[in-house]
Amino acid sequence: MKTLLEARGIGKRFGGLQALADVSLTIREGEVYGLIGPNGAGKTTFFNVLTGAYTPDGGGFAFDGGELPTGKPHRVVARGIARTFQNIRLFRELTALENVMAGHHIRTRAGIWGILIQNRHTREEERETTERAYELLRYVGIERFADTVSRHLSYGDQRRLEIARALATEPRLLALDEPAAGMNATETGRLKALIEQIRGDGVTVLLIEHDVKLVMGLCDRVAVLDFGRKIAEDVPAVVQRDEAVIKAYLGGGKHAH
Ligand SMILES: Nc1ncnc2c1ncn2[C@@H]1O[C@H](COP(=O)(O)OP(=O)(O)OP(=O)(O)O)[C@@H](O)[C@H]1O
Repeated sequence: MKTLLEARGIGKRFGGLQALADVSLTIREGEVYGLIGPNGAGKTTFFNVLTGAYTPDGGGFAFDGGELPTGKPHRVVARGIARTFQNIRLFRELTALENVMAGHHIRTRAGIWGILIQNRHTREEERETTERAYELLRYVGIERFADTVSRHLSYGDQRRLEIARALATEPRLLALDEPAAGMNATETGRLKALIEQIRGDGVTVLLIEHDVKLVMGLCDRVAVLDFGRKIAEDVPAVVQRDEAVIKAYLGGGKHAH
């Protein structure tokens, strides 16, 4: 399988704390790749460095055969990497449809400013954006809430909406930061089906998740971080039996929850 993302020697330090130390990993096109580890292991920091929210102190990323810019979130999205956040970050006062449309605007020629200018071309584009947004809401199963203000959606539906908004940027790689957090078993089961559908449609998925059952049932391969270092990377069945991994989960990390 073709390599889609390669992280080479990623380092990130916050003052005296080495949040990531020389992390290298390879994600193949079309797989669901899990990133797990105890609390404080560096998973979200890895997402933040990958998606340009933070600049790494060392190392770099190759994506789809080219170097990925660091510290530039918009360029990373434009290259085909979209993410969701551990703490949901929707436009709370906008409707579900408007949230998805906001995600799509990076792919339209006019962009967000085109809406203000509104010539014939931008109106046509706007119509297509609206149609596409409905399609994505249908895709994640919340079309009936298109006109609902997003803060009124249930927790599980807000997470699905975040995924729809991320998909609106037409990513090659979708990075999900704890998408099942706070979900009940039914919602988690539906989320698993949705992620499988996304992979089936050709989008590679990078997943941070604490729900071990979900990770083991869904991921093709898993990397484990502990105190900022990668201590294992393999198929779930092997990682689960890895001694260093078991030790990290039993004794290491911050274990805040
Ligand atoms: N902006 C920041 N400034 C200072 N320290 C930070 C910052 N972001 C993260 N850290 C620290 O870096 C370490 C790694 O944090 P990170 O959030 O990446 O871990 P995580 O594996 O995602 O944990 P969790 O599972 O709890 O979300 C932690 O010790 C955290 O306190």
